Amino acid sequence: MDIIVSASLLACDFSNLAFEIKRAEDAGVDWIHYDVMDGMFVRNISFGEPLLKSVGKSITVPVDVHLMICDPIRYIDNYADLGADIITFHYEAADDPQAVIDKIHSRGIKAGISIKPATPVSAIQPFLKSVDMVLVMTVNPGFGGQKFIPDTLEKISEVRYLIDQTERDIRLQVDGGVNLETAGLLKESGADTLVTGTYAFKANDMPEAVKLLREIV
Ligand SMILES: O=C(CO)[C@@H](O)[C@H](O)COP(=O)(O)O
Repeated sequence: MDIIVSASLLACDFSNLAFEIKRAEDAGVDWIHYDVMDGMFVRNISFGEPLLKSVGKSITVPVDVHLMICDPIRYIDNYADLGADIITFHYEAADDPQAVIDKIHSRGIKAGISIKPATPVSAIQPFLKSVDMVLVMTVNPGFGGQKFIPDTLEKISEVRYLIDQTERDIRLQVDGGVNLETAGLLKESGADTLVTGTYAFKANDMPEAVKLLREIV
């Protein structure tokens, strides 16, 4: 599978969002990663629907929505209406993960399921028959700019193995602390979709940073 680089807006300059989106797209990212945090599932509150409604118009690449919120099923229609191309929710936040996947698919959108670093891979195994992406968090969700947790590499390899067993087209996304030091290891462990926030947006030369990230994987 081709490598996808998804730029997390959490690390960009919020005072000039449309410009930041264009900057990321011009730098060659494949997707824009939109991190929704509710202050409940994670401690932080980021942004939600009104912001996507206004900046969504500026996004020309696929929109990769990452819901770090409780009871995600309540918000699927809203993000579908706002043009999300893929919606990822947390296994830990859903009473009935299969119902969330089905709801996302009912809107003609790709569905991702995510696990925190402490959640065993076995938890998501039953959903591999229907999801389009698995997101293994490589930091504890809630904040950008954290240090990558090396123990998650084993988890990524486990997910890779299970995905390969299904023979389905499922992307393996990783998110948190992705940079030139970690990207090679992540790819070796089986990741094919890299979310990058701090590394890309805070780089002096974003196109060069994205290029180097691709080269290393
Ligand atoms: O979902 C999250 C954090 O919860 C991420 O998307 C981070 O925002 C990635 O940021 P960096 O670690 O690349 O700064």
